[in-house]
Amino acid sequence: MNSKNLYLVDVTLRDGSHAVKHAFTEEQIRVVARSLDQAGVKFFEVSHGDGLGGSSLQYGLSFVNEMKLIEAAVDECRQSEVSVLLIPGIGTKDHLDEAAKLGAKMVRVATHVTEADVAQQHIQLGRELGLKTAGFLMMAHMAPVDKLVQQAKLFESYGAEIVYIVDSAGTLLPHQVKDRTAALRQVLTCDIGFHGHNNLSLAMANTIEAINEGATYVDGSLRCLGAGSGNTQTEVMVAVFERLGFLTGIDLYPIMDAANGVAAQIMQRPQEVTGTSLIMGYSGVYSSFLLHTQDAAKRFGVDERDILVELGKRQAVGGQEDLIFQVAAELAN
Ligand SMILES: CC[C@H](O)CC(=O)C(=O)O
Ligand SMILES: [Mn+2]
Repeated sequence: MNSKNLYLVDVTLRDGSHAVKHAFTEEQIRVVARSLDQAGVKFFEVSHGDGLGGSSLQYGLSFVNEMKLIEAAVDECRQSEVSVLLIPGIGTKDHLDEAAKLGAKMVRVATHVTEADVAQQHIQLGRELGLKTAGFLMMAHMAPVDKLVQQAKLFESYGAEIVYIVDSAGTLLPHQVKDRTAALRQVLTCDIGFHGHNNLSLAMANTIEAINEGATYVDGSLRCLGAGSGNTQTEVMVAVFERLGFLTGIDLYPIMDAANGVAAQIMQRPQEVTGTSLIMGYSGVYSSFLLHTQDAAKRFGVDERDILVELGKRQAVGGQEDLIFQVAAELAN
């Protein structure tokens, strides 16, 4: 068996923010952070679900200011390092500066898959601040492989040390992840990452495809606490990776305890493939639209699935949360 060193970045305290409508408390952040640190997770992410500066009427107001949450998470770390997500236009360079001052050590600068060029100054700032700096290509299914490659090269040219393929809609099939990762591996010298969502129950299979084609950074969340059906399940990844001979430095029983004893307590509902999240994967809709869609369906008395199918047809992208309500209103009429 070939052993391979992998970095598992846990996103429970950032992607999971979508699943709890951005209502994390400081105490919740502290207990989860402590348990991730004790289990040996090298990096975990903390910020509003939509990244730094995401707290707004459009995306959902945070219950507690994310800078306070980042500070609390850093305070709990003995061996782990805190990452933050930054979507240019939602978050600013000032937000990143502040997060770095509070002790964040990694930034993932996220753009729509065709828009890496808006991130140059943010990637450069990440490097200047001495942060581990990554480019995060969201909604990766919406670009053909050659376009994805071109955008990944842009990120690398700006100084990104990792480029992520992000399956925001949980819609990519294993052969598509394989082709995309292999294409990036051929042209990039930096590391490659994969971030999956489980809307079609494929997050684990897709993650393994990505690793087999050369990805070394993979994302997960405890008990799948993330947008839509959630992410690849962190504690399950640790178990599967051990059996595959991939090394993460994370201990199995402590990470299982973090999931079942700690994260499970802060979940508002089970993370499953429901009718709604399945349609997100099927239609290629942003996982973070889940709760907004449920609210819109209730308000306008229409089927959540119809809204999602229509959003998929219109190729809605992150930042277009208002379109969810517009579509629901049109369907109601
Ligand atoms: C809205 C930002 C988004 O949650 C980032 C991410 O994790 C993804 O695109 O999957
Ligand atoms: Mn995500």
